Amino acid sequence: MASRIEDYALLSDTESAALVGRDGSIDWLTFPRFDSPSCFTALLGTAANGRWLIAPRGEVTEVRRRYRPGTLVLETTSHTPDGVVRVVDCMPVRDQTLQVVRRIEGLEGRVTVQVELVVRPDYGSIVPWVRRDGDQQRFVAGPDALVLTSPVRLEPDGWRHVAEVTVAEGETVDFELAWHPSNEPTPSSEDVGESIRRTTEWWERWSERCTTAGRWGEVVRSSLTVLKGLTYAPTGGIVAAATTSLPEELGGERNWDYRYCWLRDATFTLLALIEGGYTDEAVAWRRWLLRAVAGRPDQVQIMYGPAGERRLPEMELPWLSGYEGSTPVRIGNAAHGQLQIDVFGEVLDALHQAAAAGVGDTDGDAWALVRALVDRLTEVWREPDDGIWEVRGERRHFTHSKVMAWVAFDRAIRWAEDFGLDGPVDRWRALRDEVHAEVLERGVDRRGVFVQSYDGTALDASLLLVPLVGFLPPEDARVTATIDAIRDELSEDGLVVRYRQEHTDDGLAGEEGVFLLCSFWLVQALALNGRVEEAEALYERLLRLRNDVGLLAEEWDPHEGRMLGNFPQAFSHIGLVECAMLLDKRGGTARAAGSRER
Ligand SMILES: OC[C@H]1O[C@H](O[C@H]2O[C@H](CO)[C@@H](O)[C@H](O)[C@H]2O)[C@H](O)[C@@H](O)[C@@H]1O
Repeated sequence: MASRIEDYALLSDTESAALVGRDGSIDWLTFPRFDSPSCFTALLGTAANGRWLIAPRGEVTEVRRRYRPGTLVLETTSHTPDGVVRVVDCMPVRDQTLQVVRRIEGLEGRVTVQVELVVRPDYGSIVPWVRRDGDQQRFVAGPDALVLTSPVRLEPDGWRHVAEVTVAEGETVDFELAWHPSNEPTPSSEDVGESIRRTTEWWERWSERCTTAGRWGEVVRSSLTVLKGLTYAPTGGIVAAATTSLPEELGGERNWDYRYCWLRDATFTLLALIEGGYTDEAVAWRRWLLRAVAGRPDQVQIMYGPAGERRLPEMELPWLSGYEGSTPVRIGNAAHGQLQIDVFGEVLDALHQAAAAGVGDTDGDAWALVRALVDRLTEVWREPDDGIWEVRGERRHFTHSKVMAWVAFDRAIRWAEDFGLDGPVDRWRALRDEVHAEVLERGVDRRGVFVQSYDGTALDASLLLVPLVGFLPPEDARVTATIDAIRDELSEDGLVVRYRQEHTDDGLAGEEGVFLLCSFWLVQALALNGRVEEAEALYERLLRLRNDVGLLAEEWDPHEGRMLGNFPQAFSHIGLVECAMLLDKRGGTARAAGSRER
């Protein structure tokens, strides 16, 4: 059985990713990209679907983990009655070879360590051919070839390859697992110690560029490292999470593939990176965006593949039993064909903030994109849509979508004004006023609370964004009433759910946990609303939900006290970063609402 979600740590080479459990098992690995078919998939099935275990044999009395500071180089230290060993794991940031490297270091006594390797390409479905050649073992299946290089000889044992090795204090034992296209020659292996050293230095140099200080400087830096780990370096695209189908409800069907670039998630990530001083990543993402959405405005999608691919067909993998029995396991994501009007506002807001921060040109392609998006929005903003939560029920006039349509018109107007560009600004102003008036008339109920969809009564946590995007001043009575209603009626144990399933037809069975980003939005809304102490208390509580290496999944199960959903998820780490920056700036003083508040 897979570990609990919070027991995993992320490895990334900024092109693909792996999850390592506290038990020393890599249960998820995709090569050559985040969205490639995985070659270790025990996470979503059993050990027979592929994994790589390195752990002490027998009793382990204590396990401690940490990333080397500022890096995604993981150290897992296991204490046993016979002594202490440390396993250092990382994915070297690529120059030539795609690899996972693992080094066992003997720290005390003599510890016998077991190694179990099950390579199962194509999402745990294919048993590869295995060939031995000296200190290398080669696993080949279809397009994939993996080569294990190690002084330790693994022997076949049924469906797996196994070995035991005894490591004494001061000794090291190395393993390198490299991937290459099976039609190409095997790449030469590298010195594992050198790979770990170079990878550590690469991440340290990256982290040193962070300009964030403040009370929560360390946790912000750690979350920015995770966001960098979810960035697809060759194109600048940013994936929403490293995994597919980690369930929003244990045993349920709410299992989705997040290894793609949502414009929404990626724009939030971009803003967090800019705030952290990472303008290179912002420039790369902006270029990715311009390429991805290039073409006819009515063909703009809400999400793309890491290189800007448009076809992301959703399918189920019936041979996988799912994380703790949560089926179906899905790859691809049907949300790519949805209409989500909020995306226009998120993209235009992010582009405007990036431009204001000096990231990229303000005219040329960027201005052409702004105009094209506003033209398209002008055509569609009056239509019902699928909304920020990508519901699979009937389309509706989601209030949040209309608020974000207002944001889109507003930022386009500001763009023209701030950068002295010509455009149909008067028409955009009229549309901005029209949508504002309509939202206040149909998106607010008799209590003065913003509601999920026009003329309805259901609450929705996305409406915490009303003051954050500057739609109304943070001290407006309707904002205060909405914050209170969400805090009191849309929360479990003080943490916020997106909406109540019983009031929202999302087209799916079952329920889900609390959505961590929404709880971070509550922190921000409270702080803007002048309730800084309450905001800080909630923020500190959310920080305590991070796992031992600082990672957050999409959701939290307040009843079971465990993480739910894909992992680690950019949304949650973005929320963590944005809150720290806002709380640091606030310290109790209100700033006039304007561009996205932070
Ligand atoms: O709840 C149903 C939907 O769940 C996923 O969407 C969520 O994740 C996205 C990526 O982080 C995020 O952009 C969106 O706001 C979330 O609701 C899933 O990807 C959808 O296919 C599904 O309908």
